[in-house]
Amino acid sequence: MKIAILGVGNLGYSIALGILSQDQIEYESLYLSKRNIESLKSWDNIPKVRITTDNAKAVRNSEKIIIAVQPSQLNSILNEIKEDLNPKKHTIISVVTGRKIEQIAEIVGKDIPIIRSMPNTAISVGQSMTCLSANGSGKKNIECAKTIFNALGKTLFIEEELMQAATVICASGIAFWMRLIRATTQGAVQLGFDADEAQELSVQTCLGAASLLVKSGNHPEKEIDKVTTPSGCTIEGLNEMEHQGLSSSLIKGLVASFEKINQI
Ligand SMILES: NC(=O)C1=CN([C@@H]2O[C@H](COP(=O)(O)OP(=O)(O)OC[C@H]3O[C@@H](n4cnc5c(N)ncnc54)[C@H](OP(=O)(O)O)[C@@H]3O)[C@@H](O)[C@H]2O)C=CC1
Ligand SMILES: O=C(O)[C@@H]1CCC=N1
Repeated sequence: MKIAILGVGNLGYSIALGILSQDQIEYESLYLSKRNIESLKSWDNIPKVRITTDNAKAVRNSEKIIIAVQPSQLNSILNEIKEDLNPKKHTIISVVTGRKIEQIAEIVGKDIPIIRSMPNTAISVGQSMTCLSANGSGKKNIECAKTIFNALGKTLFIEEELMQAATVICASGIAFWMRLIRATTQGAVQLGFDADEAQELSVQTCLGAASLLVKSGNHPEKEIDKVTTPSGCTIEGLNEMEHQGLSSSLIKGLVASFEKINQI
């Protein structure tokens, strides 16, 4: 596979890190493109990696074109590369929030295979949850996207209408879970642990909770039932959190985030 990432910012960089640190994606070359390449200088000596400011050159030398720029930057980059795109050679994989496949096709043409994807920054450590959708010709090429993203976490193919919701749950979700981990860490410090210990306790417990669900397939409430001793401290804490609106505030936050995407 010849891969290009156009727009190596927070997410593009995470995708590149993920690709470079695994051995399941057999890439012949990895072009990394941004306007200011100073931050990528240290990657210049990595075998098969090419750093450039020339998006068209990256496209000409690649097959799978991952576009990871801000939504407001998308149209100009598509206009810059459209003459170099060939439907028999290229597949566009956009990670751009809130931009539909048909909006991309309007600029590059309907024949170009287009896959819209929504990974998260945990892709850098091979633990992304990535949702995928595609146009007609994109669906024929979907295996290439699955090869990339399955090597870097899990994938789910979804209807494009659900992509905004997937963005909130999976991509923004990393920030939401970080804040929950930070809050439990702060609680642990208040209860007597030093900051490093507090974070270790919080992170490992979070990982343990997620692993229980992954391994068992159980509903969270079933695992909660195993922890909440009658009249015990867990149910006391849990009920106080709910009295203070824990679930309600999380759901309201997700809905606010979802409503914002429609304005981007
Ligand atoms: N961050 C996240 O967790 C997630 C982000 N997304 C989506 O991914 C996209 C990127 O987000 P994020 O990485 O956070 O944004 P960043 O602003 O960090 O990255 C965008 C990058 O694009 C580069 N860029 C801008 N214009 C061009 C151009 N014409 N040619 C080449 N490179 C260009 C910029 O670098 P320079 O200025 O040097 O060119 C910048 O590094 C967005 O659409 C976002 O909504 C989706 C899921 C998760
Ligand atoms: O906050 C944002 O708009 C982008 C999309 C999901 C993660 N970051």
